[in-house]
Formats: sequence, structure tokens, C-alpha cells
Amino acid sequence: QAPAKGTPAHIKAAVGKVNAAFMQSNATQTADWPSYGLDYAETRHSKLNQISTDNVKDLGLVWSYNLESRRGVESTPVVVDGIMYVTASWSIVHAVDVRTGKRIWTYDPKVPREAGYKGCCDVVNRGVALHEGKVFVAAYDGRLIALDAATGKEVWAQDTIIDRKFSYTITGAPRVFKGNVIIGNGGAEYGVRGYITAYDAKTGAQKWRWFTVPGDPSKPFEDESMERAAKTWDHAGKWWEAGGGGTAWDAMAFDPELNLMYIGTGNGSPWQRDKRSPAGGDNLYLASIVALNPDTGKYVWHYQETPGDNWDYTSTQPMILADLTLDGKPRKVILHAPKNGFFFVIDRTNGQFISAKNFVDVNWATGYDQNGRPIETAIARTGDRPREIIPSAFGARNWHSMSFNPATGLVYMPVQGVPLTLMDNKDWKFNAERPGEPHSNMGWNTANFANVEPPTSKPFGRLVAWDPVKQQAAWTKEQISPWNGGTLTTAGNLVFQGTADGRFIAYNATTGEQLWEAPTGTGVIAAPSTYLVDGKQYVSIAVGWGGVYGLAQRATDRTGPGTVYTFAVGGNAQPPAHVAYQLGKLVEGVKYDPAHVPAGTALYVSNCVFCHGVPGVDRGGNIPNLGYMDTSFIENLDKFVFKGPATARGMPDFTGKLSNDDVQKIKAFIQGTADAIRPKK
Ligand SMILES: O=C(O)c1cc(C(=O)O)c2c(n1)C(=O)C(=O)c1cc(C(=O)O)[nH]c1-2
Ligand SMILES: [Ca+2]
Repeated sequence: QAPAKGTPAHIKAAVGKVNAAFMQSNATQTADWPSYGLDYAETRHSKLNQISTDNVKDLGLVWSYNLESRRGVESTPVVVDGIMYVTASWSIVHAVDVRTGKRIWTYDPKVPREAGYKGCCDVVNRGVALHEGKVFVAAYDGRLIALDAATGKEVWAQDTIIDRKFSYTITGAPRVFKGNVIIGNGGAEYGVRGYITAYDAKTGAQKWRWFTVPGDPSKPFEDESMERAAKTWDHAGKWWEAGGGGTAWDAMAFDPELNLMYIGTGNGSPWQRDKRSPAGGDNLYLASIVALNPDTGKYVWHYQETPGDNWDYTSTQPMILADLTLDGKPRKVILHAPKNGFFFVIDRTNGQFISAKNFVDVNWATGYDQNGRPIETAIARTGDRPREIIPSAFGARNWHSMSFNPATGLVYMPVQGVPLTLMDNKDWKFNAERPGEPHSNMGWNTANFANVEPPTSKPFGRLVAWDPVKQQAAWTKEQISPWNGGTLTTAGNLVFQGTADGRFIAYNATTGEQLWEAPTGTGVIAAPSTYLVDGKQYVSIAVGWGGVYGLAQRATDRTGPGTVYTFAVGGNAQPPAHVAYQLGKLVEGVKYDPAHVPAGTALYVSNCVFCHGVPGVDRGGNIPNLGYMDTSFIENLDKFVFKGPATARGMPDFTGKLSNDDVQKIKAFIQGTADAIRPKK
């Protein structure tokens, strides 16, 4: 007799069957959603069609589940036979029974809140992997943890970080390929050396590790790929001191037939190439797609999308494996649209460049030549004055997933423009005494604050349906803000996406016509999933505003808690009531010495601006904008900066890093900026 649904015995059986054979058979039916990107190819294309263009208008809420989090939610819910696993901020895992919408268990890895500032981009997590009865989560502080799927109890945990002096973090979802749990890390804004590691899913034993950039060349190279890569860096730049970067913090995919796994690598650390490799060079394997042998971690091939990266143009954005007919011939390709604004089609058997076309206006390159090298513009690298480079470091796309529908032949991708000015940081030196010290290690200054030349382009968000064969858009939808959620496409000829302004929307996949929407009570950044439970199709989305753009910006005054919404045709549950949130008024009356403003500006830019934004200019996302605080708060700023109450929520303690004098100067900058932008009476 089958165990009752939702009991530990049922959960064990359901999640126990998720193995390599299951992943492959599910790929042809997609009855479940067993992995971050749905399948090994990361298509996010479901073959379910109960919900279709005809009846999507009758989609209604079945239940909502409170994730009890107030920071970014980037997780795609994975679901097997009605058991859902989804993560919230601070890497907390929730197991939810889809049949009831009720909690089965939660697991909190207890990430130290003071470690929050070690990451660039919010204390987020993109989700879990499942394999043979276990749930794998990578915690923000760098631990990879295996849980019993039925109970949420820890089975094993591994520290994936090679050197805790440096600011390594993990935000990405692990994947399981051939019985190995695979995970990279983040940190390239602060000076780290990127790598990716495989662990035995059963025992947690380390199987292999591949570094993405070479280490100190006076020491033996780990493998031949590192030796070759070291020839593309100028040794005078001593890149290895700051780590070089190249972090593999998000994208992975796997082709079982070719026995190749693919990763996307990140930006250079520091950002500006002449600071780490003064004579130039491609600086392999930054900003590349790399194919590895999943059994050994051995390098097989690479294609570098941004040679000599200079702008935080990571190639970590999600990739999709697809089979296309190009010039009459079937081709096994990788579809990829990274931060740098170009859509790439790459031969996944050998890494050969097929085509690249810009999907937004860009000013760093005019295109790619037939060898797959970008043709850079004259302004791309010269840093003599503050200059807007397009796309900015926020990327024309970021980690927000795209999906590929073989029926329409279209890729559905969230696209954006977030204008940013860059300025050469002439005095940049790697801070060897305090490696991993935030933002000062970027190389460039992002110069968007009040008294520097502002960018001239306008921010935008856009949903683009891209034809990868013609390399052109089939349709586009303008959105009200950048930083919208990832997409899902289905055999019901639908595209689902959540938006920064707090809606969950369904479109006709062929035409882009909007067919349905529901409010979400907060901005959406994550991607939805769809699956069958007891023969019925559901769609779920985890919402919660945040991520790097959400730290200091928002598109709606609705800032409800992290929540999972599950919809089905005929659903009629009531949504939870959410609190509205108002902008305050500009801070007034804090006494300061105007002579302190320039020094305060520099201190604010290297210590505060990333999370708190520009006082009174940015709107304040999940983290308050200091230009809108009460007078007494700014007057007492030292009480928050040194061992303050917000350290429990992830605010760094600046004891020993800033002096009292520095805090006076920062106050001068905050009040000075508020005074400067206050409308004149
Ligand atoms: O260089 C890195 O190691 C690294 C890591 C991460 C991350 O782990 O989230 C991001 C970025 N870079 C990055 O450049 C970026 O724009 C970004 C956005 C986000 C996010 O979750 O919203 N993470 C990251
Ligand atoms: Ca980065």
C-alpha cells in the first residue's frame, strides 16, 4: 500500500526517485520540476499544457505560503510529486506540501548575519538541488549542506571555501550531475580566485575542483588549463594577490550524451584590467563559457565572451542547451545572453563561435568578428574621466533566468538597462592587509553619486522574445522598471514572468499578448515553476524584492514579505494582506562642517553606497536610504556604525574600519547631499 501523501515515507519515496535516469525521463514529460532550471539543459520549458492560452484567464490562487523573509528571494521552487523545496534569504530552506500549502519543515543554516556584507549583492539564494532522497543547499557563508528530504535534518556539510581571509560567498543553486553535487561561489567584486567543486552526493567527499583563473605562477599550476591561462595575463600585475576573479556564481548545464558540463565564469577582480594585467591580455578564463568533464573536472574547451573583461561583464548568466537547425543543418548549441548585451549561439560540442548579436543598445563594442572576438569601441577602456559604459555592471541581463520554447523557437528573457557611470580609480591598490575588504577592491569607482557626471541613458526593463536563429527580437514588452523576474514557458503556448512592480503575468508565447495577471504584494525577481500534482497542473512563484538592484532601489511601495504563491485553474484563495510603505522626507538639520563633504563623499562611496544608495536620490530598497532617515538617526550614526542594532540583520560592524572622525564626514555627506537636492522653496 502506498504511504499517505505528505508523510515522511511518501516524501522519501518521491524525492528518493530523483536520480540521473529520473532527470532524463522527466525531461521528456516535465511532470515534476526537479532541478533549478527544470532539466539538465536548463530550458525552463514545461511540456505541460493543461493551462493554456484558452483557460489561463481562469487561473486563481490556490494557496500562499509566508517565507518569513524581508530580503531578496531568488529561488525557483523545485517540486517532486507535490513536495516543494524553496529557499528564502539567508539560505533558509522550506519544504512545503503542495496539496495543503502547509509547511513540512524548515532548515536554517544560521548564516552569521555579520557575514552579510561579504557579498556584493544581497543575502540571496537561488534554490536547492535534489538527488536520491537528499536536498542540497549552498549557504551564503560557503557551506554546502545535504539534508534528509523527509525530515530536513543535516546529513553532511562541507566547507567549500579555500581561504576565509577572502570574501567568498555562495548565492547560487547547486546542481547534481552524475551523482556529484556541484557548486561555485561569488566574491569577485572583493578580490577572490574563482573555482568550482564537485562533492559526492552520498558522502560529501570532494571529487574534483577546477579553478577558473590561474594562481601565483611561481607555484606549480593545478593543471594544464591554468598554465595556458597564465600566458594571457601580465605577470607584472600580480593578479593573484587580489585573486583575479572569474567566480562561477550561477550558470551551469549538462549534456549527458556529450558527457560535458558547462559553467559560466565571472568578472575580473579588480574590474579594471590595467590594474590586474597592465599590459593587457585576454585574462583567461574570465567571462567565459567553459566545458568540463563532469567526472573529473578537467577542462575541455572554453569560449570567452568578454576578453580582458573590464566592466563586471560576467558570463555567469543562465545558459540553455538547445538543438537548432542553422543553415539547414542540425546543431547542438548553447544559447547565452550575458551581462555584456550580446546574444550568443555557441556550438556546445567544441565551443566554436556561431553568432553574436546585441539585444540592447551597447557602447563598449560594435559587434563580434567571425572569430568570435568583440570589436571594442574607442571609449570602452579609457578611464580619463567619468563615463557611462553600456551595459552597466548591472548587466543587460543578470541572473534572472530565461526560457526556451522549441515550439515557438523563441527565448524569453528579462532584459534591462541600469545606467551607471564608471571612473578610473587611480589610487587603487590591492589592500593586502585586509583582503576581502568590500568595494574598495573593485578597481573602478562607480561614480553615480550626486556630484559626478550622471549617466545619460534611461533605465528600462523589458521582456524580450528572441529568435536565436535570426538573431532578432520577435516581440518585446516594455516594463515599468528594470530588474524583473525570470521566465517560464510552457506547451500551453504561455510565458510566465513576475515583475519588479509586483505582478505575476502570463503572456501568449507567440504574440506577447498579456492574458492574465495577479498581484504579488512585493517586487518579483525569481522565476516560476510548473508541475503536476495528482494529475493537475500548478504554477508557483516565490516572490520577495531584493538582489543587488533591490538593495537600494524599488519599483513599488508594496514591500510584503517573501511569499510563495501557487496558482491553478479555478483557484479561489484570498491573497494575504500586505503593508504599504511610504517614502519619508529628506533628512533635515543635522549639524555638519561643509569642508567635510568631499572626504565624506569618498568614505560613503567606498563603505556605504552599494547597499544604502545615494542619499535622497535612490529610493531605498530593502535597505533604508539614509537621506530619508530622521534627524536623530543621522545625528547618532556612530551608534549604528559601531556594533549597532542592525548587525543582527546583516549590517557590518565598522569598528576598527572607520574612525569617529570618518563618521562625522559621512554625516556631512548625507546631510550635505539632502540639502543640495532639496527643492528650493
Ligand atoms: O563577481 C561575483 O562573484 C558576483 C557574485 C554575485 C552573487 O553571488 O550573487 C553577483 C555578482 N557578481 C554580480 O556582478 C551581480 O550583478 C549580481 C547580482 C546578484 C543578485 O543576486 O542580484 N548577484 C550578483
Ligand atoms: Ca560580479
